[in-house]
Amino acid sequence: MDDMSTRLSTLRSLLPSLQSTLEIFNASPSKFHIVRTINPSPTQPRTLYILDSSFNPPSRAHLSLATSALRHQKPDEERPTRLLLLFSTHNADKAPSPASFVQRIAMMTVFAQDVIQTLKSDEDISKVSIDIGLTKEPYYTDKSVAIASEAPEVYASKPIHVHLVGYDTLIRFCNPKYYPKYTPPLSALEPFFDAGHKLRVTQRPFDPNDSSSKEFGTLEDQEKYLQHIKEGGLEKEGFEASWRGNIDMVQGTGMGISSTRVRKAAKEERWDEVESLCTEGVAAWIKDQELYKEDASGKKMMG
Ligand SMILES: Nc1ncnc2c1ncn2[C@@H]1O[C@H](COP(=O)(O)OP(=O)(O)OP(=O)(O)O)[C@@H](O)[C@H]1O
Ligand SMILES: NC(=O)c1ccc[n+]([C@@H]2O[C@H](COP(=O)(O)O)[C@@H](O)[C@H]2O)c1
Repeated sequence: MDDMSTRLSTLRSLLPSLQSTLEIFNASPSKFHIVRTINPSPTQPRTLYILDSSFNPPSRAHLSLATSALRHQKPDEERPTRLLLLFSTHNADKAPSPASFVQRIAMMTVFAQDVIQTLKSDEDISKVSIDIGLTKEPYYTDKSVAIASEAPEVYASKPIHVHLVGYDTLIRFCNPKYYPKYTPPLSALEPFFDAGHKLRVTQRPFDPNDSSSKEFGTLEDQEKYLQHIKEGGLEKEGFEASWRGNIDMVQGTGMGISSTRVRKAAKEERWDEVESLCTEGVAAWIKDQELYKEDASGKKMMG
């Protein structure tokens, strides 16, 4: 059996245990749980990079969010570092589609292996541990609280959290509509920023061939929006000047890459395109499991 066949069959055999882990987590009061770790190491991190893994499926753009943070960390983000792929069973905007949850965790597992494979040429960084975690919290602020306050403690070193997000997610993070219980609404972000946690925002380039990318505006618009926030544009809503340094914006490489495009290509069995948009293992897993055969929206993805 070749290496990819072995990876796929190992993952297939893991599905029942992933399913029962999910069920136990859902039935428990716990808000954060690590399912498994790729490249495990007992070293406690000082910086924890967190990639929200609601992705359906993970793409090469998500790969770039993770590898760019690990390779080009900001000077205030100290080593050792660790990566957490975090799947939330509750989304801020979308109704849950439970049948697909186990497949989402499976894709995180195969994606984590692909991340390590991609980092192989950087001897130090490729040893990074990648945790695959679950949370019930839809909001970034609450995800960080859940990670820091889970008992028994998961990261005893109390690392700084750096959430790796795309530009569209920065807008939603700063949208007062998500924080109606707070006055002013963005005071909800205070515990997050006061703990020193950060956002690393990757720009989403506009691709004329991909109409879904239009909504993000030009790269200049994206820089201007961040500048606007940093210059007090959301002060009335409660965004404080002292949080300015906790948001970094970096250039993206994922021109025209989106999970929507992957699902559509998979449904239409355009496997070359799936392979160009996804990492090797993820593309093979989508094909192996016929994940988007029924419905490119991902809603009826097989469990
Ligand atoms: N091409 C990209 N460039 C920069 N960031 C991206 C890109 N694709 C996804 N992201 C970011 O990755 C995170 C999770 O992505 P998400 O699952 O929403 O991906 P998506 O491709 O936009 O999904 P969908 O097409 O299903 O709406 C978000 O913060 C998103 O902004
Ligand atoms: N204000 C917030 O913290 C906020 C707002 C919108 C979405 N989210 C989260 O962002 C992640 C990605 O969301 P989408 O899958 O809708 O792109 C999800 O975990 C979602 O719950 C967080």
